[in-house]
Amino acid sequence: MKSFLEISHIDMVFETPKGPFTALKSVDLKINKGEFISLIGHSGCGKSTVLNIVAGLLKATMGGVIINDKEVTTPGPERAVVFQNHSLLPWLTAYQNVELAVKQVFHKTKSKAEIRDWIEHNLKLVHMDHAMHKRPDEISGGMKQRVGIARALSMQPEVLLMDEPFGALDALTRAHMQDSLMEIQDELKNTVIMITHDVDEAVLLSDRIVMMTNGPAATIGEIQEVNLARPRNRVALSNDPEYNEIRSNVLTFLYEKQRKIETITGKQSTLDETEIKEQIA
Ligand SMILES: Nc1ncnc2c1ncn2[C@@H]1O[C@H](COP(=O)(O)OP(=O)(O)OP(=O)(O)O)[C@@H](O)[C@H]1O
Repeated sequence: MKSFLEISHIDMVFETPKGPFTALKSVDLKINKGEFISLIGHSGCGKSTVLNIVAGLLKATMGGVIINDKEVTTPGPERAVVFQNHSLLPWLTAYQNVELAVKQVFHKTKSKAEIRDWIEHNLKLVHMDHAMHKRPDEISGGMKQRVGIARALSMQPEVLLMDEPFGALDALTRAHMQDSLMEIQDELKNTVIMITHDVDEAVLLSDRIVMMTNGPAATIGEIQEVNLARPRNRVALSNDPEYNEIRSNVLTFLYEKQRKIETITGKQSTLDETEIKEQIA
């Protein structure tokens, strides 16, 4: 069967003052429509580079990306990107930030009333309808990130690309956002590629976890299927043997097979080897 999104034989070589640097080598991945894929790997392995190539923000040195039989050559509204730090315009309200995106995509096909309803619908999806007339400096980090997601979803993208979307949030807000994202995904069935450094987040949200080897010349090391039933509940899953086995497989890949004693937050590890082994066990 033909896949919806195909990352095909991608190599990425950056020209640097010290000479060419091969960041990615032979990255191949086929993604089905509606699939939720997490990309995980140690800091600097090339996750953002892969995402930026799919977004059309970077051009691969070799190979390419095909979505719905069309090669990606430039960015486009059918591939919305959500970054770690919200990129809202500070002088516009939440509503107006979403409006900009909606008008860009739907100015020819939706009436003024339809545009208003659509903006409100998307802000409601992320539970931000109560604060839609506030500006970014009047709302919390989690709320800003919600608006960023609403803005991305409002473009009705075929593919949602997320680069550590919850990385800057505290643990509780992050858990709320993950639950919201699962609800939204259940309703909209978007195809999602999300970069994360958080193994639990990857297992909770994904259909497949794509694990990358360390660079240079990083590639896909292993792919872990996550066939846990949906809707998923984080509390129930913590005692689920299948959940724990998947989690352990990913940790083993990161800390034993791709050995590099750093936390997956990119900082020097605060765990010693015994603690890492305990996490894996
Ligand atoms: N424009 C560039 N020029 C030169 N080297 C680059 C460029 N962009 C990325 N790199 C290098 O390519 C490698 C992959 O970078 P990338 O940002 O994709 O990694 P990452 O896995 O997303 O990292 P992190 O998890 O820390 O965000 C790194 O070694 C990085 O230094």
